[in-house]
Amino acid sequence: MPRIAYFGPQGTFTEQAAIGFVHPGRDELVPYETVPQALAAVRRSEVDAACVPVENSVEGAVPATMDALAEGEPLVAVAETVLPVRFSVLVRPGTGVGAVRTVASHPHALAQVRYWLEENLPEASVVSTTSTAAAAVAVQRGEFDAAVSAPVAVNHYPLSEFATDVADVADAKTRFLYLRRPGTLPEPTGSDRTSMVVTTADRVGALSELLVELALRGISLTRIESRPTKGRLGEYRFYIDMLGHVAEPRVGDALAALHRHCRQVRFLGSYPQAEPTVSGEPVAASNEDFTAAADWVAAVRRGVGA
Ligand SMILES: O=C(O)C(=O)Cc1ccccc1
Repeated sequence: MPRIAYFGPQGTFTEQAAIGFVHPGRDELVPYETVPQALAAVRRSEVDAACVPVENSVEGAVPATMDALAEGEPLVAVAETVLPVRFSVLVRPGTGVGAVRTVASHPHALAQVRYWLEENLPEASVVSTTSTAAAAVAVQRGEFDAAVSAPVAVNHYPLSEFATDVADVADAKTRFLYLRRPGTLPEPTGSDRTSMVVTTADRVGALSELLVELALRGISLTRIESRPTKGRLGEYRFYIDMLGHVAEPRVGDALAALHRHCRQVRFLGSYPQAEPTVSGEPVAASNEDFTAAADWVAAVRRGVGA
């Protein structure tokens, strides 16, 4: 029976995402307390795949996922999914507003309900937990008074809904990856994404070389993000998502060029896009565009523009 790790415990958003990847009745879902633990379980073949969050439309990247994918034995994404994210605030039954002195959750969840907390629980202190569901477990144990959780968490833990449909940003979304040990790649579908992590050479223009290689081949970037290598101060890795599949000539050609230019390139997978990417804006290159841009720079130099 295939075993699928997810960032748990039961009742996380990631479990919801993982359910979408598994075959009911065939696959077994196995919770792990942290993202690195879920990925380590795939690396040591304790499970066949793992589902982890990778980025959020409000809070950005999930650093634990980025670091764990850049280091250790390589893993590759074979699928992604995007889920809308709204929260329930869960308490022990009978807890009134005045009794909520501590609110716990995953840092990404707390960041997405900051204004709601200021409005509704201004006196409560905020505490980070490993996941939204870990916060629910801690509330059940009496360690904190309220948990900012995924709506499904109320089905797993004996808690009450203090508030539902909580979100500072109404249509926030989180993207999750489904990762395996390297093996057969998913077939190209015509609407794919390729992910990689790249350490550029230490020379002037290294990042622009990388971007030019993609632009010259008409490849659209959907994400570029940097994280320190944890080595020298100022040394960064770039996490790059682009449209296309490594089986396509222009994408394969671009990856080969990056392999030549960059100090290190790690392929993180080519997989079908969960949602089609809205196509970009035209290049602003009319004479009016140049004049308006020059006027703006002149205003900045005079100290009256920004
Ligand atoms: O803690 C969870 O439930 C997760 O799956 C991570 C997360 C946290 C906040 C928004 C989306 C995913």
